[in-house]
Amino acid sequence: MSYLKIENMEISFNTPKGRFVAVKDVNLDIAKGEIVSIIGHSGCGKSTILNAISGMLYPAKGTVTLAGKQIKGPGPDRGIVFQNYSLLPWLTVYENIFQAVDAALVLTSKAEKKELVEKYLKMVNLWEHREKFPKQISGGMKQRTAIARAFAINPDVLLLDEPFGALDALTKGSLHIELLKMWNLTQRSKTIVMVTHDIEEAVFLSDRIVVMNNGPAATIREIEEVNLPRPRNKKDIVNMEEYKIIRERLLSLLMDKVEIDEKDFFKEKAA
Ligand SMILES: Nc1ncnc2c1ncn2[C@@H]1O[C@H](COP(=O)(O)OP(=O)(O)OP(=O)(O)O)[C@@H](O)[C@H]1O
Repeated sequence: MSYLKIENMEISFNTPKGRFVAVKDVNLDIAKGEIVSIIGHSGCGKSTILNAISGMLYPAKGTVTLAGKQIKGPGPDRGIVFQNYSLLPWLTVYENIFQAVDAALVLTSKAEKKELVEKYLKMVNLWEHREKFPKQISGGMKQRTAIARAFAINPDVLLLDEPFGALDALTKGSLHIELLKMWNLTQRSKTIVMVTHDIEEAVFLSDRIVVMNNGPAATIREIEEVNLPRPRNKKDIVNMEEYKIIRERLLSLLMDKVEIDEKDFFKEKAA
């Protein structure tokens, strides 16, 4: 354990109404090579935690350390993939990946960089589409490009902020498989932290799932271990008892809020 460690972290923002504490008392210990999802209601601070790991946000209290070193800003040891693809529109699919590899891997030769780009483009089935610009490809293909780019620069930690959120279920399913394939090819050495709203996605991909409670001053409510065997096959795992138990548990943790809203609704109606 203790590869990526968040200790007593608090993050707050200055707002016109004063200081707003988004997350508080966050403690999380992630092992190297682990896949951890963060799940919770909208606005509970999932992206805030991810941004603190990426180094784009700095905690007001507490620390985030990676391999024993405190994170003080962004670095090439951490790659991030957002929901909105973040591809450069004036570059082709190939160039989007090459440019990132070129900037990140300064000591690698040009021929090796080209090899890397080719390898990852083929892995996500985009080699045939390498000359296209982002506006000429589908959402799923854009996200494939973004994920291939993140892996190609070979970061130790991959941060995924709702990477599949905008995709249809079938495209999402194939991207899950591609993500796990790339993770397997690195001998499962890459640590992946993913923010998602999708319970099934979290269970299928993760070793552990961090459930947040609601903000302000949100914190970790519970951490679920996912003891499903790998490699995972969606068709098989949905029938496993362990899968059903975790899914039910997550549903009940996340649906509390809806039940309270319902009670309020009936109370208001009766009054
Ligand atoms: N720069 C900022 N200034 C002020 N408040 C912020 C800022 N960034 C985030 N917040 C607030 O912090 C809280 C947590 O935001 P965050 O984006 O981390 O939530 P989230 O769980 O990722 O939400 P979602 O699931 O909707 O993407 C929210 O109440 C949000 O409004």
